Amino acid sequence: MEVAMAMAVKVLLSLCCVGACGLAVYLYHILWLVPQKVLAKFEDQKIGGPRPSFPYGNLADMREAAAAAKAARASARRSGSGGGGIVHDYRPAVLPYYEKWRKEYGPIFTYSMGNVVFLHVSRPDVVRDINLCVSLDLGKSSYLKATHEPLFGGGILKSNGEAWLHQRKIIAPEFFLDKVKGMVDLMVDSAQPLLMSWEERVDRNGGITDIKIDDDIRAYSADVISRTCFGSSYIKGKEIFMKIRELQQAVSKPNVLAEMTGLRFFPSMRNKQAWELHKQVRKLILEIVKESGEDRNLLSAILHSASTSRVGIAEAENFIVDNCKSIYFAGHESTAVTAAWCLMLLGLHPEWQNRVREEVHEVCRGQPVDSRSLQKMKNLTMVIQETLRLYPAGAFVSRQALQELKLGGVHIPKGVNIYIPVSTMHLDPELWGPDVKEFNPERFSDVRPQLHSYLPFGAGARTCLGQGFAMAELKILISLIVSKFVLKLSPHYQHSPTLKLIVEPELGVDLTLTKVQSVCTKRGTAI
Ligand code: HEM
Repeated sequence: MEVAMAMAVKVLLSLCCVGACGLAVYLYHILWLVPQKVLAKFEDQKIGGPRPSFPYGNLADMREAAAAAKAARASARRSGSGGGGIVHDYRPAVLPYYEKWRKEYGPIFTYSMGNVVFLHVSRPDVVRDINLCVSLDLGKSSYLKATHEPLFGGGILKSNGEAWLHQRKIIAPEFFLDKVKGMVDLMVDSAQPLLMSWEERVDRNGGITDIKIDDDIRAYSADVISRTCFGSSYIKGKEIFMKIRELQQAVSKPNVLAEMTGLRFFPSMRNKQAWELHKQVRKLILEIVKESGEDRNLLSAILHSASTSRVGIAEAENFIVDNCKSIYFAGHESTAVTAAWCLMLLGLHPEWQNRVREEVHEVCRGQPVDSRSLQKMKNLTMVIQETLRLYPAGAFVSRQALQELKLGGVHIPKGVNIYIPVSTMHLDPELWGPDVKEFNPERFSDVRPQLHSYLPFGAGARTCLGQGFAMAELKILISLIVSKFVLKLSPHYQHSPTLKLIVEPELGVDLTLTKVQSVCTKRGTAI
């Protein structure tokens, strides 16, 4: 009996050993050999990059460079560099490793995070081909998909192939120009609480006040997107917005374990927080769905599509919830952050602020802003375009080769993630001229930038479908603000671009406000 037991234990141990060895070989294969094979294919094409190490690739180098950049920023803040020393190039602060590697390896190089291989591309011919490619074989990058799952699920922002095409066809018409024109009054209404509260603060403080503008601007863009998405249920929509912002914070750091292994259900503190928020947001959205009546809004278009597709209830609910969350995130965050950067730049450049104020005055002549007057605001359009060039909210246009592809003469193996650093294209002196790091909206006055040099709204088939909506929303807010207030950058302002899914001012934007007393136009001075 004892002998049999001992034999059984031996067999079991041997099986465990074989299993453990098999697992080790398998892990070594997927974590090291597979990415090495992909990197070798690029090396054959003379495309190199920093040497990865096992098992995290170049992650350690990236963390080290990011920590050094953070320390340098903190020390600059302690020495009080303030508003005067602003350099309009967020790359050294936000993406220091890419800058280092670009200098070493040129405009196209490889690197890896864990077993995920990336191709970093700022070579114009390759970027142009990515822009022109409409094939479903070029999809959205799946890197961070596991980390961001609670925020985006299978919604339009992250999906690929036929599923993405279906969603794009449903959502895109809701943002066509005629629809956007019909939303102008709604956007003007949404700006009123901000304008009234700022006026009240200026009056209360004897005609001049300092304001950290970020929360008020976020509230404006949340109000706009809530009304657009949810019509009369927009108050509940705002509650969703608060939770989505919390969710964004909860998933803003990559979950490396989940990305490398697919183990996204590990109950870590952060995961548990994200799941709980996801559950709450889902409940709120489905409550609105139940309450929604005859309203015509984005939600009703999504609902209609879900109810006419031949899918089960759970799948239809996921479709609704994931797309509401995606539009909510896409629609309010980048617009609010762009408005904050734009007002910072106008505070820094009083000559452009005056030009915009005069233009608004001339175009509107005391009448409320409408879609026709918005179209006539050329200086304001140029200022926003220049803001988006210097401070593009999306740091990358990210893609993945879902099949082997050839772009700009480069063979890209299946599975490789392609990242285009947007600000590197926007700050290329060869494409934009020697004053590339200066705020000069005039550069947009006559020439249209080339396809590959200007990417604030992304590229090609996946380009932002809310860009007309965003431009209208930005123009309305900024024209209303500058027509009422004179803005100056506050002495408290600290330049602090940081990457939290999008590039935002970490310490906010502080402005000093006074009321506009008079406006000098070509026709004379007016109040
Ligand atoms: C200044 C404001 C905005 C900026 C800078 C911006 C930027 C972007 C960028 C960079 C992308 C990715 C494009 C790509 O991968 O090629 C994107 C996608 C998207 N944006 Fe925007 N966006 C803004 C406002 C909005 C608004 C207001 C909405 C809707 C209300 C919106 C809806 C979307 C959607 C649905 C997508 C996904 C498109 C797809 O994958 O098919 N965006 N946006």
